[in-house]
Amino acid sequence: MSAGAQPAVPGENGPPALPDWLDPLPEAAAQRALDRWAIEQRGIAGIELMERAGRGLFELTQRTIPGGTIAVVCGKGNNGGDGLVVARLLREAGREVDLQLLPDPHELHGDALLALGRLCGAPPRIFNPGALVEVAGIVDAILGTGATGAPHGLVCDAIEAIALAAERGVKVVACDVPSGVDGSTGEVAGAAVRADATATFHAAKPGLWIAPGKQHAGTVEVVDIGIPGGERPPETVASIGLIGNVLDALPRRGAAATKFDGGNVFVCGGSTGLTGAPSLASAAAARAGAGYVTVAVPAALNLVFELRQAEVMSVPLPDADGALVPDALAPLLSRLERADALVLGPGLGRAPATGEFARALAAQAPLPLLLDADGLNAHDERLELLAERNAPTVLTPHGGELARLLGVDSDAVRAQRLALAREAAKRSGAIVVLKGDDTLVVEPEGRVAVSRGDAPALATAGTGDVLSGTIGALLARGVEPFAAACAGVELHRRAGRIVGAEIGVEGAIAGDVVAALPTARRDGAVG
Ligand SMILES: NC(=O)C1=CN([C@@H]2O[C@H](COP(=O)(O)OP(=O)(O)OC[C@H]3O[C@@H](n4cnc5c(N)ncnc54)[C@H](O)[C@@H]3O)[C@@H](O)[C@H]2O)[C@@H](O)CC1
Ligand SMILES: [K+]
Repeated sequence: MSAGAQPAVPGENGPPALPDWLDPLPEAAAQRALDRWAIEQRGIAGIELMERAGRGLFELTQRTIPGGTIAVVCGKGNNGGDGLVVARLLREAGREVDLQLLPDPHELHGDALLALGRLCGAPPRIFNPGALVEVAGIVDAILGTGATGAPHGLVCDAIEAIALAAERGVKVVACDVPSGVDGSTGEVAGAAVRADATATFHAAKPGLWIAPGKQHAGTVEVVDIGIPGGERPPETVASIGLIGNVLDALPRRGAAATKFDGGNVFVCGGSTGLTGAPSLASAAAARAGAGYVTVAVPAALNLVFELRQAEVMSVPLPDADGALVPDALAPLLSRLERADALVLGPGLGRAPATGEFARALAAQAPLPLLLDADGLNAHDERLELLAERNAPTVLTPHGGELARLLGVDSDAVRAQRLALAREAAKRSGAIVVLKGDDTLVVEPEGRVAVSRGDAPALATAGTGDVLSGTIGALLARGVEPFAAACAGVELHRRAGRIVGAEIGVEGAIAGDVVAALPTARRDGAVG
């Protein structure tokens, strides 16, 4: 994270300030306000910021494209200004530069115009797409955080030409964000550059960590452009952050701890053919540190659970054909009086009566609730029901489940992950954990956490159940729900990375991830 990314003053009307275990990812408006504040209140000249940005971009370009001609393609805003700085620095370092400017030079203004004036060597030429396939590499300085909507006109043509060159093996380094990627959301509305590496200024932008933008960014390097820390005005405060050392913020078991301190988790689910899901969730809850774990399951299947896990208790409940029914509600609610958190949904099944049971339980359970799998499906297009709950709620959908909850196409979720997770959080009043390599944890009040991902061992059946149990255990431990969701995501990710490193990514199974949770918890640090 950049040196400048210290905590700032919380927004008075906006979401609460980010905790220190989230590294701020400023949205475009916050970054603009921060630049303006540094210039106007801290007396740092805009061209100075641009020079430092250009210097960082230059260093990354030298490393990514070590030889051959480099085309630098510049737009008309300050992103193009950074490109003009890098063109000069590359020439000063003896590199061959084909500088292409999309606007007419007289359209440049402000710092970009100053950067043009400092240029050395041949003046920029107009856009020449044919040349882009002949160079060793390209610096994309067309659009940055000032972009709005799908690229149009010559800008779109240039982005398409860069994309074509990249397909043919030309290396691409993006300035701040790959052009065509919305830096604030990761959305890609039209043509977009696919970079090998991105130099981003002051702090990474959310769109470099959120899909599909994440797939366009390549290696992300944060360049410190010298924006000072300390107290800053509310409009500069980021509401999105990258999950950092959240595990350090979790309570640890003291020497005198008893099982009653660890929290009591109930996992409700299971149906004929689907007993593995609640088993994995309950095992994960125990491995994530819960003091007590109980599964509440169809009576017909109870013996499976009695035999399977020595550490987990079971409560047999009324069922029909091996699936829970509304008659299970009253006995379960009475047992929940001693529970600290409920995980509802793993393996529950989709029988209509089971859905009815799940909705009634979610509505009436007076304790922190994590809803997953068929517990979510029971709320398809009925998210508003959850807003009536008076205890914290966490939802853990994957993209398809979120699409069904909202009644939209799953392509829409793929294209607008942040916007639709926010929509679901707003409608349900719940914390929404939208799973993926870029898992998003979205709070109805507006804070968003993004996972670093990169744990491909998790891409196998049952790991979602493991996440549910993990977050359930942290909720039961009394961890504040947004922190519990973020810490659960991070613990799960780290366990997945441990499994990938120790057993191998290919062929790792959900049970391996469960087994790695204590080590992930013990070792803590981000990696
Ligand atoms: N002083 C500052 O504010 C600093 C800004 N920096 C750079 O400046 C960038 C932001 O600069 P700007 O705010 O000037 O904006 P940009 O340079 O990102 O782009 C804005 C220009 O692109 C055009 N445009 C926007 N959306 C378009 C679309 N969909 N299709 C075609 N054209 C479109 C606009 O008309 C505008 O002229 C950052 O990303 C960063 O690279 C850095 O130099 C650091 C300091
Ligand atoms: K760019």
